[in-house]
Order: sequence, then C-alpha cells, then structure tokens
Amino acid sequence: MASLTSSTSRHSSAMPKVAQFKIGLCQLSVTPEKTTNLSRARHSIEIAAKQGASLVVLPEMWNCPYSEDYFAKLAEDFDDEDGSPSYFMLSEVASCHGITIVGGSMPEMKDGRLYNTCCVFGPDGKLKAKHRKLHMFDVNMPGDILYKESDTFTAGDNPTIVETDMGRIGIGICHDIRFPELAMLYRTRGAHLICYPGAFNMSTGEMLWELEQRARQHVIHKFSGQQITRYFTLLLSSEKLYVASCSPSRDSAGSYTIWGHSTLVGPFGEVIATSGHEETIVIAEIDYSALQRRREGLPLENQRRGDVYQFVDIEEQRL
Ligand SMILES: NC(=O)CC(=O)C(=O)O
Repeated sequence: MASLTSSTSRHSSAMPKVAQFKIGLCQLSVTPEKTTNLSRARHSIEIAAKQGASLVVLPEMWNCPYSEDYFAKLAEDFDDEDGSPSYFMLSEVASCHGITIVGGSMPEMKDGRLYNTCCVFGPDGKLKAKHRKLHMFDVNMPGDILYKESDTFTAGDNPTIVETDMGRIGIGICHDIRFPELAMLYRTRGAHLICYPGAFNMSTGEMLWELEQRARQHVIHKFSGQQITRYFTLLLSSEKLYVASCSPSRDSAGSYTIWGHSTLVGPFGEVIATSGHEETIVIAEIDYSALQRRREGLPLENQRRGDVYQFVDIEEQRL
C-alpha cells in the first residue's frame, strides 16, 4: 500500500526539462458541423502557438456538440486513418508547430462502444497518451438538470499520466475533477500539472467558479458535499500542482448550455488566468520553480500522518 507521503512513491517528482513555458487554453465555439469545428480548432491552436504556447489544451468535446444527438454521429475510430480527421488534424498541427497538445476530448467509437476520449500529442505529432473519461456524468438535480452520460458512453479504466517536455501531466475529463482521489493519485505519481478539458453547465459551472474564489479564503462551512470534493481538488492544486481547465465557449442555443471560464490555477491556489464564456484563447505562464518553493516552504510530504490515514495507489499495490 502506498502511503500519502510521496517519498514512499516509486515515482520521482523531479523538475522537467522545460520548467517555464506558456500554456494556451483554446476556448472554442462548437457547432454541429465537424469540418467547421476542425478548422476553428486548428486556427485557434495556430494562434496559441504563434503567441508562444508550447502546450495547448482543447475543451471537452471540441469537435462535437455536447449532446446525445451528435456523439455517435460524429464519433471517430482513431485507428482508422480515413475515418478520423480530428485525430489526424491534431497530430499534424502538433508536429507542424512543434508543440504538445492535450487534445480536449472527442467521441471515440471502438468495437461498437463510445468513449469520451482525450488524446495527447507530442511535438513530433505522435500520440503520447489516450485518456478515456473515467467518471460518467450521471446527474439528477430535480428542476435543474437530468443527464445520464453512462447511457451513451462507456467509462475508461485507467488513470493517465503522461511524460512530456512540459512536465508530467495528469489527465482528467470534466466530471473526473470531482474525484480528489484521482488528483491525489497523479500527485503521488509526481505530476506537475493536471489538465481537465471540461464542459461544465450553467449550474455546476457557477458552483465551481464561485468555489475557486471562496476556496482561497478557506470558507468551507457553507459548502454542499459536492462542493467539498471540488474544494479538496482545489486544495490539492494549491498544495502541489498547476491545474488547467479548458471548456467550449457558451452556445445559448444549444440544449446543454456551457459555462466556459477556462482557467489556469497555480500551486498557491491562485487563479493565474481565466476567461469569460466567449470564444477566446487564454495564454498564461507556467513556472514550475513555484512548485519547488511551495513544496519547500510548506513540506506537507513530511508532515502527513501515514500512521493515521493511508492512500492506496492500486497500481503500486499490484506490484
Ligand atoms: N461534462 C461533464 O462531465 C459535466 C460536469 O461535470 C459538470 O459539472 O457540468
């Protein structure tokens, strides 16, 4: 069993090759026309690269509206060269500009099943990792929102942590953010950054946005259970990690109204850069030396009480 202290972890948290760089969060407008989505995404990635971003993050479902009417229709099998224009566009634009792309998410069709999948491409255009959304967004808030993502998608089975020139990056998709255990797992495995492509809706989005501000003041007594899990995720980010989220822009005409507000949070829990709900690109600086300062100044690794509580990393347990 792995304890919460990362000193017992087999994963090092050494600083990456590039410790200071720009990240671009492409908050994209998404339409039912895949070709339009592809050219918008490509254009936005190219602008981010021209503005100096060496890591670009796209939203959850950037090539397809977040709607049951489109998921299967616009899904791609990434192994099919002719049937996967989105996948190959990302690979091509990554190598063209020599950048790393955390490719938001796309509906993936494989062996008759649909997955909500994020592909990460390196600067050579090669696929570095594929994350299938782990937690299905099944929600029933009477009078507000009723949705069952698990009716359409199959959940993935693996956490995804990917070694890049721009650090060790953990991937989660939207609802995955609500599970602090996943962020904790990434942290114990030495992640510097967690990227969450997401498509929050108007009610849950508002909760998160308010929470980001309130969490910094450590006001927890009014939070609901759901908000507390987000609060803990934010606490994790403020302890150890950079956290980047990237959303589609809001389309009020769509059946699922998106919150927007793509954001980069730093290791002090501070919002480094954010956006409104319109189509835009957030360009922000990541400096991993801030992680080191934070770790040295507040050495939680050495202070955790493994004799009182333990965090189990299932993979380490298997070894
Ligand atoms: N797409 C989602 O997973 C939506 C979600 O988590 C939300 O809060 O909204």
